[in-house]
Amino acid sequence: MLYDKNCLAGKRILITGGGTGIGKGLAHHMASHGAEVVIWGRRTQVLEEAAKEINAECGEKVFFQAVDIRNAESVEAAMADIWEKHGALTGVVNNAAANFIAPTKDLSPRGYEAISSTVMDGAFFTTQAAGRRWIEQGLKGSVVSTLVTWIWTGSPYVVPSSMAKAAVHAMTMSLAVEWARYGIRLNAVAPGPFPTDYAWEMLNPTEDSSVGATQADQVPMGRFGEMSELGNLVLLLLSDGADYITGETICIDGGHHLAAPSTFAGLNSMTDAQWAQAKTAAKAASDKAKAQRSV
Ligand SMILES: CCCCCCC/C=C/C(=O)SCCNC(=O)CCNC(=O)[C@H](O)C(C)(C)COP(=O)(O)OP(=O)(O)OC[C@H]1O[C@@H](n2cnc3c(N)ncnc32)[C@H](O)[C@@H]1OP(=O)(O)O
Ligand SMILES: NC(=O)C1=CN([C@@H]2O[C@H](COP(=O)(O)OP(=O)(O)OC[C@H]3O[C@@H](n4cnc5c(N)ncnc54)[C@H](OP(=O)(O)O)[C@@H]3O)[C@@H](O)[C@H]2O)C=CC1
Repeated sequence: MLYDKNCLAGKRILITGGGTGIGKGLAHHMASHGAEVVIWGRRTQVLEEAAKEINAECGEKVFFQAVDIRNAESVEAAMADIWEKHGALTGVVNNAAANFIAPTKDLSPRGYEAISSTVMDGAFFTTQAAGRRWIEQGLKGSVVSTLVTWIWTGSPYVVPSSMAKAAVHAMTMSLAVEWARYGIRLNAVAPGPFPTDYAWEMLNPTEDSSVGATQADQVPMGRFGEMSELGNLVLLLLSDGADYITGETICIDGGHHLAAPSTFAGLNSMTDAQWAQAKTAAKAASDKAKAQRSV
């Protein structure tokens, strides 16, 4: 374990979408470092099983509520319930999301809405409901949103997700300034591929849909990210150790999004012998040109 196992003692953290995938991994990571964790999602059974599994290892640290974050009233009621039953949160992780690959020209308004409202409205309602309470009660707070590198690059075929994540990026920078004087920090992480069941069913459902976004061999580090690596980054941002960090989005992708086809990243696979060949060929061309120089 990189961090002290009690470094989050006294912290109470809400993780939306905490019943599956990355959210569940984060819930486990925070609970195993001493935090109390509340997880949200729409499926009671999934949440219950996740909480049970983590609690079996960490003690009674994880609680759950079935909440649809697209509904502002439900978010407000669930937040009030947390404050009443557990006490004030110290942190929020906006992690819940919806997504699927689709040609944009074929997306229906409801398809667009299902994705954009979950990502953008859900993060806003959750952040506002916690932030309002922190401000009223003079409490510090830390918000971390799970974005994606498409906030910088965009991505075809997942346009509503790219748009909505970019909006949450804007929220992060905007509220970092508006709420700094209350001691409320907003940061975000932008992971590369961390394969999870539901996301891969949505983003890589067939053999033909297996492209660079979901392939480990397209990551310069040659592998997917590990949950503990993402957990350590989110833990830092939620902890008092990051008290002067706000408005930042930190990429954690092994160099994936920088290795774009417009760069020479593909040369990573060239052998020394192939490099020697390339040098000989390029040098021959430049020597020929050199021989023709008159100045
Ligand atoms: C660079 C790194 C690589 C990896 C980056 C990964 C970045 C981000 C990843 C993610 O965010 S993955 C998250 C994946 N998890 C989820 O999506 C979980 C939640 N998902 C859901 O709830 C559903 O899957 C849902 C379909 C997204 C939404 O469900 P909801 O019940 O709200 O809506 P529906 O009524 O089912 O559908 C609404 C609307 O959408 C149309 N639709 C649904 N699926 C598709 C599809 N695959 N393709 C096209 N259209 C779809 C559906 O037909 C409805 O439209 P209408 O027919 O009524 O017009
Ligand atoms: N996996 C990856 O490689 C990457 C993921 N990300 C981001 O990480 C986050 C987690 O993704 P991942 O774990 O892979 O995917 P999952 O599908 O496992 O997680 C999404 C979670 O969101 C919950 N959710 C969806 N809609 C709602 C809603 N309306 N109200 C409440 N909860 C909801 C789902 O639960 P339920 O359906 O029960 O509501 C589910 O638990 C997402 O924000 C994703 O964009 C970013 C980059 C890469």
